[in-house]
Amino acid sequence: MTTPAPTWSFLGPGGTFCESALRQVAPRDVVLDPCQDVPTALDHVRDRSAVAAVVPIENSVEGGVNATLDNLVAGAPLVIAAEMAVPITFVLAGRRGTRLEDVRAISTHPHAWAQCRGWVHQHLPEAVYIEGTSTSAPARALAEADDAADAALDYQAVLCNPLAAEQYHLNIIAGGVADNPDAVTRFVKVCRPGRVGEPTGADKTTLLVQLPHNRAGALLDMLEQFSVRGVNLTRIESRPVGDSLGRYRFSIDVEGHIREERVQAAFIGLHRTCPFLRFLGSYPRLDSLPVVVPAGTSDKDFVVARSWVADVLDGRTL
Ligand SMILES: O=C(O)C(=O)Cc1ccccc1
Repeated sequence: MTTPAPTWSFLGPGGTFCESALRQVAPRDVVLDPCQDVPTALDHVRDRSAVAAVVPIENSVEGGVNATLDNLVAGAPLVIAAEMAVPITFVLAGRRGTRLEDVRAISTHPHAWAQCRGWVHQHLPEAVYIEGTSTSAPARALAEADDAADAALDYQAVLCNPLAAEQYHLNIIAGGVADNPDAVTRFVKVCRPGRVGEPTGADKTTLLVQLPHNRAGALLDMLEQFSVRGVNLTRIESRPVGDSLGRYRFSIDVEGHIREERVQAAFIGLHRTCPFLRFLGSYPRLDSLPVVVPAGTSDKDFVVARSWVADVLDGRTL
């Protein structure tokens, strides 16, 4: 009996940067499940119609992707199983015959707009922005608009992945569009939680934590849970809890794996002292750089220290 090909959801339609990220890690026979937004892609993993979702989480220009960070707090827990980086450059594309000077409005994903604003300001200072659900959704709509419907579309060009322009047979009006040519977006593969795998020595762990309300030093106390155990943070972002002003959760990436003692000790400390804690996965970091473990915080140091305590308890040590 052959096992059915796995279904992976992602921010669609075809031709998004999300799809480029998915292609880096998905099996060749993957069944694609393009979704209209990030919450839907994640819900398809929760309701088991997909085994994994690939969604953007962090952008080198715009920072965290709120649609992803906020969804991972709500609903049934999911965990990150892998991270991928996609270098992002855009093309300005339109229907055949559209020239730069014809463009009065441009549609794309808000993160794409944020990365091209400067270019548009310089080359099309009068052009207005129409928000799109992804970079390829407006590209597909533009391609599908027939001449009669064309008038109904309120934009003449899109900023999209060169792959989307090709897929939807759009003409490239300008290539290599980006305010920062080195911009990179980090995408993650998200799955339902299962038994946590083994560390590779070059891992990252993502978590969400909420601080005790209205307590002086609460942020410092939370950060100390990491610093005293030699756990390095690579990202920390605050997101409003939503129920009242002034309440925040922190979305954090740290170096290391939850199977490592010093990371576990930090989690135990957070669990003891914070009202909300969610583990969002330990996974190999994309640069494969081995984590530097400060002296006194290796697994061996913890084991030796624990056996010393056991000796004390048994009366073997003075
Ligand atoms: O819309 C896309 O193509 C996405 O994958 C989301 C996105 C948009 C802009 C920059 C990076 C990712």
